[in-house]
Amino acid sequence: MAEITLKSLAHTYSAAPRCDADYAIREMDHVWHQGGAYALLGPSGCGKSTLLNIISGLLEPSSGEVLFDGEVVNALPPEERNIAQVFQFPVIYDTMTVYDNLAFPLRNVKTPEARVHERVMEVADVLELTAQLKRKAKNLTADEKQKVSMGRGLVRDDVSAILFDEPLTVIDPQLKWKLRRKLKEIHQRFAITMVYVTHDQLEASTFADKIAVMYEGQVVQFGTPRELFETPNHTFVGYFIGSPGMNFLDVEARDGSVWAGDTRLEVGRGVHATILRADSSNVRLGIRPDFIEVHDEPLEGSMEARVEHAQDLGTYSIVYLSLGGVSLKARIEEDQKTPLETAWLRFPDERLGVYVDEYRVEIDHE
Ligand SMILES: Nc1ncnc2c1ncn2[C@@H]1O[C@H](COP(=O)(O)OP(=O)(O)OP(=O)(O)O)[C@@H](O)[C@H]1O
Repeated sequence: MAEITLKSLAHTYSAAPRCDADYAIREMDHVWHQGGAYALLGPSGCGKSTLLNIISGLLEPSSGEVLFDGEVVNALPPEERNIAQVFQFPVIYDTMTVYDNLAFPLRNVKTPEARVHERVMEVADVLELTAQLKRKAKNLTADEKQKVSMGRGLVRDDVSAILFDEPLTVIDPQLKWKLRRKLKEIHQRFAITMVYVTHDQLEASTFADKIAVMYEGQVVQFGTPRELFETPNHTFVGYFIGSPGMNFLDVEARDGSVWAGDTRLEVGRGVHATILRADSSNVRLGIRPDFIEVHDEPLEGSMEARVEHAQDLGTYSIVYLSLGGVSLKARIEEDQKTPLETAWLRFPDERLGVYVDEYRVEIDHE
């Protein structure tokens, strides 16, 4: 078991890096605490696999340190790090039985056979592989093979951490959900640090207590699924989490008001003051579609918008709006009336975020 600390870590695949964009991992610090269930979430190419491979020792970082329980492990090869890694595609021995595949990591470290049996049976039970134990791995379905691969990661109880690199990619969608629940159950039962890489927000939030969102080689936010949803620290987190993502409006403060282009916005004094003091031309106002108030009549502090169209998604609708030419999306629950042509919008102050150079800033509450 271990706490994994990444200190001033950076990695580039380029022999002569010239700028930030040449780094797969831009300099970062991060701590994965012992026993946590974490997800590493981000789009393709943001550096997730690179980071996992650095932790497991498959890749040596260009600079910085990896520490397990405070000890620098940069020089330790993967086999001495006690890390189990489960990859996107199953890594199993086709000619061996399922039992021998699961037993392999234990026999490799000379575990007594009675203990091997105990652990194999326990892991097979959790993964519902007991009926397949005597079968040769090559005769299994893709799903079953990946379950064996996961079982090989879980079977040792002395590992510092288990790293999952998009382990459910090859799994049938119906089974995916079930396996994610299983992993969660396993995490609770064995209390091992788990880092689960995915580009799917649903997968991340059903598995993890805390999610690290990666973007362009950096962890831009590390928080609970709720924190990422309610207070995204970075515009990318706003876009990436939630469906649809957060609305962002380019804004400026002039003539005593806040404007998005030529549209005057109704916002509170704190938001206005925050935008006024922002020392940048890149200032955005963020609000989730879920938090925009949509009314079918004018109310105090509301802004008139045109309804472009609405998408009925069963229990709710997404309404596409134009607020003086600025496009917005709002979510309307099924028990609420969807305005047909004109809507009056309100942005509740406590739901607004001000983003300067893509990062959220504190709102001045005078
Ligand atoms: N062996 C390599 N040599 C050169 N560049 C690489 C290598 N592996 C990854 N990269 C580059 O490093 C960046 C990060 O890649 P990485 O595979 O870590 O991202 P990822 O988030 O895991 O993506 P995916 O979800 O597609 O696996 C990308 O720009 C990728 O092209």
